Amino acid sequence: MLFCVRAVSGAAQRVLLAPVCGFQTLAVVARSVSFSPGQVTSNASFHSVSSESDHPKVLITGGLGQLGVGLAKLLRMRFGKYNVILSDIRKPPNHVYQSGPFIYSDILDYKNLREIVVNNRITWLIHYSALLSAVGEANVSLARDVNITGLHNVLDIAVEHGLRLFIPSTIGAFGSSSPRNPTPDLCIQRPRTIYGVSKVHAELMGEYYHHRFGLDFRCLRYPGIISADSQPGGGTTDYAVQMFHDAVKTSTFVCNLRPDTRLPMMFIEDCLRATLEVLEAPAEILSMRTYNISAMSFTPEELIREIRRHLPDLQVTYKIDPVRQAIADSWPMILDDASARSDWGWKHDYGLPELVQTMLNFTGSDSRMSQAN
Ligand SMILES: NC(=O)C1=CN([C@@H]2O[C@H](COP(=O)(O)OP(=O)(O)OC[C@H]3O[C@@H](n4cnc5c(N)ncnc54)[C@H](O)[C@@H]3O)[C@@H](O)[C@H]2O)C=CC1
Ligand SMILES: CC(=O)[C@H](N)C(=O)O
Repeated sequence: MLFCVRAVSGAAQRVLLAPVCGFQTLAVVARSVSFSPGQVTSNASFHSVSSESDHPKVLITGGLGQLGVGLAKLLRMRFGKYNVILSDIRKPPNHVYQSGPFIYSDILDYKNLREIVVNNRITWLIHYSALLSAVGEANVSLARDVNITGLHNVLDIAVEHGLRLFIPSTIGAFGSSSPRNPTPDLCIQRPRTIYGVSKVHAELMGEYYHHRFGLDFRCLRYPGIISADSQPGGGTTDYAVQMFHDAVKTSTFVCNLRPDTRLPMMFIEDCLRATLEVLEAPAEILSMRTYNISAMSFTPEELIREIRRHLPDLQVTYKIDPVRQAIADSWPMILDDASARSDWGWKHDYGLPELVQTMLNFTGSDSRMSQAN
């Protein structure tokens, strides 16, 4: 059984904590029991005595959303199952709980987050917790707390403990006064959503901490991400994911964006690989700390046309959501990612035809399985 020891405040109180559920959950508060530094060291080093010891120890915040579980899977293949800890404030489904270490972490609880970083000797922090564009507009004060106050906690802990910190930004960090076709890495950024404002803040704070305190901050501006086995968390680009599921299940789809709304999009596999690549890139080749990455751009009508090549019966109607439409109209149509391509060799694998084929294979086989059950 694995334990690590936390000194809470002075020697009087010690807490024995199993670091993550994947190792077995056990918390014992031992008041007035003292442990020698040797015990602390041996318990802590016990974690690292394994063939996985040379790898980074990774913590993913907000890991139960659309992207975190897939990223954990990729990083565990690379660094070993026990070197990657997923965390969130939600209860993990069985398959996630059983697939590797998971721990509760609310990024608004600074001390708890710090304790997790210390007890598990985290070296890389991947900060995925956020409220996305549409849910952010529906709850501005919560979005401000999670996306800005939570970010400050993460930045401070990363600096204190010398972590490599990855924070994704988004096409939503641009606004209607940014050039939209294409949108370069460096241009005017005046978004009008709390999501966009908080992501510009994250980009600037991360870069400032890099220059001021030497924080190893890395950031990619993701396009809208399309995934088959995880649901999006309340964004403007979610329509595209939903279209695949509805096309396969009911052959009908109600689209909440206008047919000609062009947005940058990316298949999840490309997004997660890009994340790993920029995390592993030697610092010397990074001429910037925040990069656009791009794969394809399409409109709802172009996506429908491509899906109809496989599912000709798909019927689509439009019920425009004015909030999402206004957001989409202010976002880039095409992201210019030339710097990512030249600095660290970014290259996408999936264009629109490959995306549609792959998504229909996944969602089609899922739906056939659930019908058979
Ligand atoms: N999915 C996409 O299309 C894109 C995502 N991104 C960024 O990638 C990151 C991950 O995105 P998704 O997985 O799609 O987001 P999501 O909305 O699916 O998941 C976010 C997670 O954060 C968690 N969370 C909320 N409050 C929290 C708190 N106080 N403490 C800890 N966790 C908390 C939620 O429980 C949720 O599981 C986000 O930062 C997002 O801005 C950027 C561009 C595109
Ligand atoms: C592009 C994003 O950041 C996200 N999917 C959203 O639509 O809010």
